[in-house]
Amino acid sequence: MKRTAILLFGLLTYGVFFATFLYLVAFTGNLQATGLADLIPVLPALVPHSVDIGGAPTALLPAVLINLGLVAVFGLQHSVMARLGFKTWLKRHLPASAERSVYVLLASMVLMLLFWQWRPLPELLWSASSTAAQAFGWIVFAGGFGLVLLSTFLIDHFDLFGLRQVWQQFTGRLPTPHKFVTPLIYRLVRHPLYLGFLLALWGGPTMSIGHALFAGALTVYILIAIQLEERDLVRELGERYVSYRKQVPMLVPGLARPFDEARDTAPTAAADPSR
Ligand SMILES: C[S@@+](CC[C@H](N)C(=O)[O-])C[C@H]1O[C@@H](n2cnc3c(N)ncnc32)[C@H](O)[C@@H]1O
Repeated sequence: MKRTAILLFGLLTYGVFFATFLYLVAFTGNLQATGLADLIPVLPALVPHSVDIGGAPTALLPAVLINLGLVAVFGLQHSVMARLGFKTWLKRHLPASAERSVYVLLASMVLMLLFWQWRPLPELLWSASSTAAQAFGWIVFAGGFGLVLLSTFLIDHFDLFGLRQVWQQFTGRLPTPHKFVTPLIYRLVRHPLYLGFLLALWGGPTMSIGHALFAGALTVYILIAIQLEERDLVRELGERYVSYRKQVPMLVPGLARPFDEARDTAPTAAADPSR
């Protein structure tokens, strides 16, 4: 009974995450106001609030403070709950197999709060005028979100969103640790998933004051999150991660020779035993 409940919780959480991710795409791109709404007529009803549309009209200063507060809550939830010490503490109070799902559920709820309470500041800072420039903006936006999704599959989509853990407990298998891997784009940059978010946040054909605030605050959060994540990875993987960090750029692919783990590091256990 308990095993089934944990599995159902993990599946439900994954569904909530996926819906929230799709909403984030629509929210960031104001998709309900684009030609996509002709293809999907329910889109405006499904996405009542986006970064520039639908939130409560608010004066500039309170709007900025509320919006920054919402991003700060998101950043705090992500950063505190992702730390090794917090995860270990949580596993003492909850079934260990549900720990990642709890993280994913809370992260989705914090994002929903942001979608709901976001105050649009729709005055435009820039807008692509030519069709080619608009298309370029959309390609960066869509490519960014595509890169986010691809990166989750490259490092282990089902582990990142808790499904692997709840499935293993349901089938009575011993939990296997999350593996550190460096496939494809992880040989060009260390943080392709975050790079994807940056492209999606700053892409698109227009940029309003509110959108720039959203993108700017999340950019700051991502840069902080990278520092915290790398500190944990160095602690967990030691020389293996230090060597990787020396040779692979953080976010901007460089001209350095591609990373070859077999050549560049001594073989070490590739595990995060806490996950
Ligand atoms: C939201 S993901 C972001 C991953 C990476 N920072 C990126 O931008 O592609 C965060 C989780 O991925 C893990 N992680 C980071 N790099 C990894 C890698 N190369 N292989 C496996 N897991 C990784 C971190 O330990 C953390 O639990």
